[in-house]
Amino acid sequence: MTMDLFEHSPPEPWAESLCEGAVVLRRFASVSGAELLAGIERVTAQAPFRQMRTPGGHIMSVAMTCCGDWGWVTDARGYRYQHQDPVSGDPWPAMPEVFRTLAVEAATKAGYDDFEPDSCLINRYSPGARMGLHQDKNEDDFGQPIVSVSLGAPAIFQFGGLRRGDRPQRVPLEHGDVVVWGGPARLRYHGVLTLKVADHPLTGACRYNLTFRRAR
Ligand SMILES: O=C(O)CCC(=O)C(=O)O
Ligand SMILES: [Fe+2]
Repeated sequence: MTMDLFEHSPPEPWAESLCEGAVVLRRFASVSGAELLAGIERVTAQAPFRQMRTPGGHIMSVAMTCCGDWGWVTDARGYRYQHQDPVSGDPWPAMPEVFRTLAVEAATKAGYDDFEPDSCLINRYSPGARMGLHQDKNEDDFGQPIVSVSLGAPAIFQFGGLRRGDRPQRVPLEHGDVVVWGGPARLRYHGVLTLKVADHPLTGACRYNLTFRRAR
């Protein structure tokens, strides 16, 4: 009986420090994974995934959409946050309550007590998609952390330093893992290596990532 219980209950989350200010909360979102994926379905019914263009003219391999008061967009004019989805002209869908709760709880667990996200970028990686090393720096207040939730297929997250040239750590991320970085780590470079083919019971070959920010 006891063994059976262990095999079927989700693992207790555990924390792994990446550096001062940054931590991986392993499996922190496992329990709410299915609900978060249902939230993604609701958001994308209103604001479908799209592949955006960088100011340099490249089409991003990651498909994106947003919810909350502010959505992150990129096009020929540059990177920015805006109230409206440029595809529909409508405001971005509201942030599902399950998203907000999870993000605030993760931030608190990581030592950031006053996180109030007003933006959630939703990334969808298909096999072959990747995200190059970058800083999240379009936000007004770097005193607020970033909370980044992984769902579905596994990926290798790169967590670098404050300079582009600093060699990044390779951090394997699985369904339910949450990375939080803020304080002295807030402007660290990070990215995601090319997604391998996988077959996750909830998402098939795809990986979803929810990145919560305080934009304004
Ligand atoms: O997919 C990830 O884990 C990271 C996403 C990210 O860095 C971003 O959206 O800015
Ligand atoms: Fe980022």
